[in-house]
Amino acid sequence: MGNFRRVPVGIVGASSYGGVQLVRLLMDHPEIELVYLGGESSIGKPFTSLYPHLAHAVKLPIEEVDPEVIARRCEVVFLSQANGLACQIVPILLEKGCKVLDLSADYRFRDLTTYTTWYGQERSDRTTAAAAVYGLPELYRDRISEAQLVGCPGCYPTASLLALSPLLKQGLIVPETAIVDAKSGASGGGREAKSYLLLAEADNSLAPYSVVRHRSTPEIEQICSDLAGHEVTVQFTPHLVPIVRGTLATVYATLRDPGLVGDDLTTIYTAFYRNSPWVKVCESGIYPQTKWATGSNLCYLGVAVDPRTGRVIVMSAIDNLIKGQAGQAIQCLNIMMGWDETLGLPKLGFYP
Ligand SMILES: NC(=O)C1=CN([C@@H]2O[C@H](COP(=O)(O)OP(=O)(O)OC[C@H]3O[C@@H](n4cnc5c(N)ncnc54)[C@H](OP(=O)(O)O)[C@@H]3O)[C@@H](O)[C@H]2O)C=CC1
Ligand SMILES: CC(=O)N[C@@H](CCC(=O)OP(=O)(O)O)C(=O)O
Repeated sequence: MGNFRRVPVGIVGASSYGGVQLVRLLMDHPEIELVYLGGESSIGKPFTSLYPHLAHAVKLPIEEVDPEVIARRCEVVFLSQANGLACQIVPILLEKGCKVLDLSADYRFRDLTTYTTWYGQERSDRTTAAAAVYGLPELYRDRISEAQLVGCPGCYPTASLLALSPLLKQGLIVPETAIVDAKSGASGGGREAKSYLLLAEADNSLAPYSVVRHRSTPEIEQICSDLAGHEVTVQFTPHLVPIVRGTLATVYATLRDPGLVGDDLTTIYTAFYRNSPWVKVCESGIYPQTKWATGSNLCYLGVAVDPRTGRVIVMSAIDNLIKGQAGQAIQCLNIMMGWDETLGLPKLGFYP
């Protein structure tokens, strides 16, 4: 008992929605101690000057981001910053022996040409990117367990890929027919000021955006191509809905075997996710809503088949800030450290 030591953990980008979500969840994690919070625009201020509701629980200030100093104090570092920043410090953190979980898009792509095409930034850290593991535990649990660097998925790819994986991995659909129609709450856009997220813009409306050019598209396609065994294109359209948290992806695809019915698919999904504690497959005829998942690390999946069209329809609901971001990163850390995958993560949503 006297030898028990918590693992020292730091968060870069602590001011972000991802950062505060990590703080909130890690405060209750039995194996870790939060020792460092880093940022850019609030250096020297108490973290709780940004989030006063946590003043009774978090005493750390926001500190400068110096990877040498962070590595001396932390064994594990979460990065939750705008895209294009992680790659400036990750090579140093890795060289100093830290385990790193990046919530941005910097380490999600094996092929940095794709990253540069969609994110517009040239990169020189090809070797580091090639060593990163994509942080979707339901598909890559074994690789994550041995990784030093995990590139955590975005919220749309998380919801979409959990819906599509059983179909692609078992060759049940024509991959090129996959369509993802997705909706997200405003917190998906982060805490930084953006005019499309103003109440007057987003309230009372349901708005498609980034049509045929959303950055989640190549991320979804990369993993779908892996699962299908050849290059796959996916039609992806996101929508902003006037809620704060939650992502719902509704996926459509043509079945290879038109004789399959909803019950068959539900059985297949239940078997596929039988060892995945954070994925809950609904009974046949039950379809998930975002509020079931909000506040938890769960992904709820509902599956149907339309015999008239021969299409399968899969509905996938997550909390974008938890299973779609901070919670999934902690799930990955649990796996990297050999801890129970569910440690420190919320098992039930806020509803009702
Ligand atoms: N929101 C979501 O649902 C999801 C977000 N993600 C990804 O996670 C990451 C964080 O997202 P989110 O929580 O929404 O972010 P926020 O918009 O809430 O916060 C952005 C963060 O980036 C930092 N930052 C911005 N510009 C700079 C800069 N020039 N130099 C240093 N730091 C900078 C800010 O630091 P400071 O305030 O100290 O200046 C802040 O901590 C992003 O990469 C996002 O794509 C992934 C999945 C879901
Ligand atoms: C409403 C809104 O703006 N949503 C964000 C969701 C992004 C996200 O969750 O993460 P990544 O960008 O890291 O993939 C968007 O569409 O960009």
